[in-house]
Amino acid sequence: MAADLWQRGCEKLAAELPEQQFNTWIRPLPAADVINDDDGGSAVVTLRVPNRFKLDWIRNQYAGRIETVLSELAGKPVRLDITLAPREAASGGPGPRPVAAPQHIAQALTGGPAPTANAAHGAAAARPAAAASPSPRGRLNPLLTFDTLVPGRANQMARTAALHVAGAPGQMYNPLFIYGGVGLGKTHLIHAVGNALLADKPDARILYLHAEQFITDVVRNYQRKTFDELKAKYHNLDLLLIDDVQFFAGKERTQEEFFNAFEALLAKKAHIIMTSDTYPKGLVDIDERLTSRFDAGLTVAIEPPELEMRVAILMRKAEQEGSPMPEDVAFFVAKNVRANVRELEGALRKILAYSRFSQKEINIGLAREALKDLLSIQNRQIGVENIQKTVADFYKIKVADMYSKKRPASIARPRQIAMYPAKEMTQKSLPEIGELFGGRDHTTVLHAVRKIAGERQKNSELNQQLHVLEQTLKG
Ligand SMILES: Nc1ncnc2c1ncn2[C@@H]1O[C@H](COP(=O)(O)OP(=O)(O)OP(=O)(O)O)[C@@H](O)[C@H]1O
Repeated sequence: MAADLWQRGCEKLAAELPEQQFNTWIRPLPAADVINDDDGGSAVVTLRVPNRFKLDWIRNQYAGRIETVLSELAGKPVRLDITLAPREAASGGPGPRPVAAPQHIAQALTGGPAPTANAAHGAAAARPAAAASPSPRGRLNPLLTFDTLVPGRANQMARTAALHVAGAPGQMYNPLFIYGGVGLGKTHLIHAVGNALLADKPDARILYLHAEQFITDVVRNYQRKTFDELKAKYHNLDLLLIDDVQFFAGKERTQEEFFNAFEALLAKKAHIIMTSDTYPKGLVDIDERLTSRFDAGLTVAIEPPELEMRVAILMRKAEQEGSPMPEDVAFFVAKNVRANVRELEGALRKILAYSRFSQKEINIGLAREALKDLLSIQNRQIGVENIQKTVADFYKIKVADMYSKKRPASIARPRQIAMYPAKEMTQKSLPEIGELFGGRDHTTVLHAVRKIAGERQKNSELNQQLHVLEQTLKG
C-alpha cells in the first residue's frame, strides 16, 4: 500500500487542484518515499524537490493539502517531510532536471569569482551590450537570489508573483510589471527570477538588462543597419528581464523596437518582467500602446520595508558579513534608517567599518557614533508631537483630539493613523507613545499600529495618504 500512496495521492491532487497548478508544481516531482513508523500508526512521506524556491513554494502553498490527502488515503496520520534532492540523484534518470548552483554556473562561465551583490547594477550598466545572442548566464548576478532576498510585507506580493513566474515561466502574470521607489529590491527580485530559472533549466535563454542598455543597442544597430542582430538578440529569449523602463521616456525608436520585441516574445510565450519607478499608467512620454501592454499581465508594487523587515534585513546582512548584529542594535538602526534597503546597507557598512577599525564590539553606542551624521539630521525632524500635529492638520481635526478620550470615528481613526508613524518613525516605545496619546495603554497603540500597517497593504488610498504624511514629516 505504501508503495503506491504517492501515486494515488497525485491522482487525488490532480482532481482537486487547478490543472495548471498541478502540472507545474506536483506532477514533475519524483515519487515520494513512504516510511511507516514502528507500530504502523503513522507514516512519514519524504518528498525531494529540485531546488530551494520550489521547496519554499510547495511547503507554503501545498504541504497542508498534500498531508491531508495522503492521511485520508493511508487511513492514518501522514507527516510530510520536504527536502532538497541531492544533486547526484537529481542528475540521473527521469524526473526533474539536474540542478546547478547559480554561483557555480557563474564562476564556471566567467572563470572568476562572482561579482558582489552591490556591483549588480553598475556592472550591468557599464558592460556594452553584446551583439550576439546572450550568454547562458544572461548577465545575471548570481548573488541576487530568492535566498538572499529577505521576505516581508513590503515585497510579499511582488515576491510571490516572481516565484510563480520562476516556477512556470510563460504562463501566468505575463508580463510582470514591478514598480516601487529606489533601492527597494526590484533589481534584486528580477535577478532572483533569472537565477532560479537558470538553476532549474540551465539551457534557458535569459537576458537581464537595464533599459539604458536596450536604448544603446537600438541606437547602435540603427547606425549599423544591423536590424537582424537586434531581432536575433531580443526575439529569441525565454525570459527577458528589463530594469527601469521609465528610461524609455521620449525615445520613440527604442519604444518601437521594444514593442516589436515585446510582441514577438509574448507570442512565443516567453516571459517578460519589467521594473519601473512608477506604475504603467504613471509613465510619462511612453506610448500608450506600450503602457497598456505593460499593464496587461500583473502589476505589483514593492513598498518601503516596515520596521520588522528592516530589522530582519540588517540582521541577515550582518550575519552574511560574518559580524552578527545584536537585535537591539538592529532595531535602533532600523528605526533611524527608513527610506530604503540601499540606505540600510550603507548604514550597516558604516557600522561594520567603525567596529573593525576601532576594534570595538557592535552595540547601540557604537552604532550611534558610526551613524552620527545621519542621526543628527533626522533627530531634528520627527517627534511624536510633530506627527500628531501633522496628522491632525491632514485630517482636519484638533491636535488636542490626539490625546482626548473622544471616540467618534472621525477622530479615533486619525488618532490610530498617527500612532503608526509614531511607532515606525521615532525611537519611542509603545508605553511612551501611549502616554503621549493621552495616557493610553500600550496594547491600544500596538493594536492601532498593526491595524494601520495591515490596512495599508490593501487600501491604496490609505497607503497614498501615509506616503504623503511620511514625506511631509521627513521634510
Ligand atoms: N528584501 C531584501 N532583502 C535583502 N536585500 C535587499 C532586499 N531588498 C533590497 N535589497 C538590497 O538592497 C539593494 C538595493 O536593491 P535593488 O538594487 O534591487 O533596488 P531597486 O529597487 O532596483 O532600486 P533602483 O530603483 O535604484 O534600481 C541591493 O543590494 C539589494 O540586494
